[in-house]
Amino acid sequence: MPAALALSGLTKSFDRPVVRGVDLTIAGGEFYALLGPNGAGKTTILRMVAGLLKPDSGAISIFGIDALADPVAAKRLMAWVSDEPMVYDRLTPLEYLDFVAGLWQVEPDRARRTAHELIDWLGLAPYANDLCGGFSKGMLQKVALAGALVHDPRLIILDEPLTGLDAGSARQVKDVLRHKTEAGVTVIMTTHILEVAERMAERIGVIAEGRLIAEGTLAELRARIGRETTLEEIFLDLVARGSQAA
Ligand SMILES: Nc1ncnc2c1ncn2[C@@H]1O[C@H](COP(=O)(O)OP(=O)(O)OP(=O)(O)O)[C@@H](O)[C@H]1O
Repeated sequence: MPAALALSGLTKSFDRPVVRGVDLTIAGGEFYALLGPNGAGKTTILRMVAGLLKPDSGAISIFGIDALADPVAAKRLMAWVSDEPMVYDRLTPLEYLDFVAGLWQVEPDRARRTAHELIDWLGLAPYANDLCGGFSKGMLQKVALAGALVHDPRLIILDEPLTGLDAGSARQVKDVLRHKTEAGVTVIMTTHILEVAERMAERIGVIAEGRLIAEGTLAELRARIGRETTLEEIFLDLVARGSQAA
C-alpha cells in the first residue's frame, strides 16, 4: 500500500528560499499535524501538495500517483481546505455542495446523501437553504469544508481549519475529521493551536525556516527534548534548536 503522501526533496523559492528540501511520508489513515512558526513555509508546502503552486524541485506522490505528472488524478483523491474559504455568495450550502459534487461527477444520489450528512455534522442544517452571502466567516469555513469533502477524498489537507471558529463549531469540525480518520481517511493539517495537535494528531511534524526539523509522536518528540513537558515547551525548544542549527 503506497503512502497517502510522500514528499521528497521539495523546494520552493520566492524572493528567497521558503521550502528547503522537505522529505515527508504520511501513511494511509494517519492524522498528521504540521506545526511551525509564522512564515516557516507550512502553507507553501501544502499549496504545492494541493497543486496550487509548482515546486522548484522535488517530488510529490499521493497514494502512489505522481502529483506533478498527473495532477488531476491526484486531486481526485484529495481535498484542500484553505484558511480563506471561497464559497459562492449566491448559492445556498446545499446548492454549493451540489455544484461541487457535479464538478467531481459524483453520482447524484450519493452526492445528496453525503451533502446532507456533512451539513448535519457541521450544524449547518438550519441554514442549508439560505444564501451563503449572508454567512459569518465561521459558517463559510464550515461550508467550504463540506464542499471539500463531498467527493469523499482519501486525503484531506487543511490549513488552519479551526482559526476563527467558536468552541461549538471547532468541536463539529474536529468531530468530522475524527470520523473521517476512523473511516481510514488521511488528514494532514497545519495549526497554531498546539492543544489540537496534542489531542488529535498521531504524528506531529515541526517546520522551521523551510525545513522539517523534527517529527514523531508526542512521546517521541518529548524523548528528543529529554524531559516530560508540554507540546508548547517541546515546540519552542525544537524551533530554537532548529534556528541555531541553521
Ligand atoms: N506567493 C508568494 N510570494 C512571495 N512570498 C510568499 C508567497 N507565499 C508565501 N510567501 C512567503 O513565504 C514564506 C512562508 O510562507 P507560508 O505562508 O508558507 O508560511 P506559514 O508557515 O504557513 O506561516 P503562517 O503560520 O504565518 O501561516 C513567508 O515569508 C511568506 O511571506
